[in-house]
Amino acid sequence: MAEPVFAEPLHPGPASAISLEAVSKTYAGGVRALDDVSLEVPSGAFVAVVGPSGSGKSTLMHCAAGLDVPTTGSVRIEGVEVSGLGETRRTELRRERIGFVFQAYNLIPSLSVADNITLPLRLAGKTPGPGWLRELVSRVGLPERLDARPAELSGGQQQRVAIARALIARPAVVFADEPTGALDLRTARTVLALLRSLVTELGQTVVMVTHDPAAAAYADTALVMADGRVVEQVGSPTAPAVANRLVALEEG
Ligand SMILES: Nc1ncnc2c1ncn2[C@@H]1O[C@H](COP(=O)(O)OP(=O)(O)OP(=O)(O)O)[C@@H](O)[C@H]1O
Repeated sequence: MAEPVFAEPLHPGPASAISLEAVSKTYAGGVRALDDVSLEVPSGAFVAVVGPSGSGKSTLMHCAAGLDVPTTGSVRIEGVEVSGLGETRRTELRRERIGFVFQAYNLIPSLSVADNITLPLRLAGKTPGPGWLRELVSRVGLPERLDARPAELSGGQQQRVAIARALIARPAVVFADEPTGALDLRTARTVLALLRSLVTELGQTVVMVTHDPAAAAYADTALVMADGRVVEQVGSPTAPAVANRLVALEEG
């Protein structure tokens, strides 16, 4: 079994937010997308997952977030073994404990900003505390736009709504899949700085899949993937350090 990788937390918590032990995933057709991956994401850490196309980043995220189950091995979200859960309970756990941010924002066009942000809670039959909603919209810089529809916002503003929506249920982990992939450079930086501040100031755990070394530099740790394995862990990553690793992998 591969040695587990421990991503360093900025604010060490009492337990791992996410824990993978000897996780492998083989898709129908025989592609081994994850090959014996063991890692811990401590509570309060900001972890970037980088690697060449096809190295297994999305598969790792899907398994770690309970969107999919591994073929073998164990995935725990806050200590709860995901593989042992039925589909319904796994969906509930995901809804309650995981937030998602996607490249395409995935907001509902017919709903206001406020209703988009609170949707995950309402789906779970809960209402947000008014203080928390206020704090979130102020943190993402949109307190004046609560009644707007997504189409009335810029791409960066829509992504900030999506980040507020990901946080509304106070999840154990926010998974961000190429969150700046559709944004220009300057807007991307504001979104990454926002994610960074949520980790630093709120202790939010964030796992971000990215192909962009400059984005990975906002994280505490970059996990470098190749051929379904985590082949390296870069602490306090810089863009050149991550870019060099990726170039070396593509050449090697
Ligand atoms: N649903 C699927 N069925 C079969 N093979 C799959 C499936 N999803 C992914 N794969 C394969 O698994 C491997 C890992 O894919 P994955 O999408 O996890 O990589 P990635 O690093 O996220 O790639 P990219 O950066 O291009 O998004 C690839 O060989 C891919 O073709």
